[in-house]
Amino acid sequence: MLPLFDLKGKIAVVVDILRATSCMVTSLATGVEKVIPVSKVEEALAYQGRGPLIAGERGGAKLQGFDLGNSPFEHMNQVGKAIVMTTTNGTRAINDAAEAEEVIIGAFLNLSAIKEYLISKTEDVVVVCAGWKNLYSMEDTLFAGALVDALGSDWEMDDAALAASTLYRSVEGNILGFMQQASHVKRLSGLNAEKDLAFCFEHDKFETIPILREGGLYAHNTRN
Ligand SMILES: O=C(O)[C@H](CS(=O)(=O)O)OP(=O)(O)O
Repeated sequence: MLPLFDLKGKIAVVVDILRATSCMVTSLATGVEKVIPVSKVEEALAYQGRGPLIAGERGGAKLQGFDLGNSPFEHMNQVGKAIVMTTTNGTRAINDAAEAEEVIIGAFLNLSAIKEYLISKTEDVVVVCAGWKNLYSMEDTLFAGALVDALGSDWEMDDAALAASTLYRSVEGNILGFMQQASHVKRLSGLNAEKDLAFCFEHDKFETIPILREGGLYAHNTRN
């Protein structure tokens, strides 16, 4: 759907809760200097041996020869490093959104920081849910609903925003329990990702907002 939608002049909040954007928020909040999101494995491999760490997954598993996979714990405290990252859905969604006035990266981990940032702006906002292989994903929709809820009733919502907010409100007391039925959680089972799941649904652990500038994501801290 995104290719039909005009993002020019808008702020795109790209979200891939499991797990790409949760990794990016974590890495930039804990000392990484920049994250370069690339869509293809070959693009990431082109950086091998040139300084940055290369990170990513296909089918949820770390790629052969890569330094890091797609667990936020691997991306934590890589102080001063640059990370080139490719994932099935998240990094592609970021690059697909590049024509927006501004691209920022959302996760439950920085939800309130994203809210504060958007309140300080005048542009229309599009939450770009990375989904899974162009299909709907529950966790990204829940983030969209949580953000819509946090922004409050002064904002004009489209049907998707209204539906996301209604879903979020119906499960907000038991998101992890609800997510046990979701396809991404089933896909990740067997990959030792239980710890990642719990972490990716923690709210407001960080105040860092990754912002896309000239092909790289850099940390913007809301209190700076
Ligand atoms: O590693 C992840 O959680 C997923 C893997 S898959 O798309 O479910 O195979 O990648 P992401 O691009 O972070 O959604």
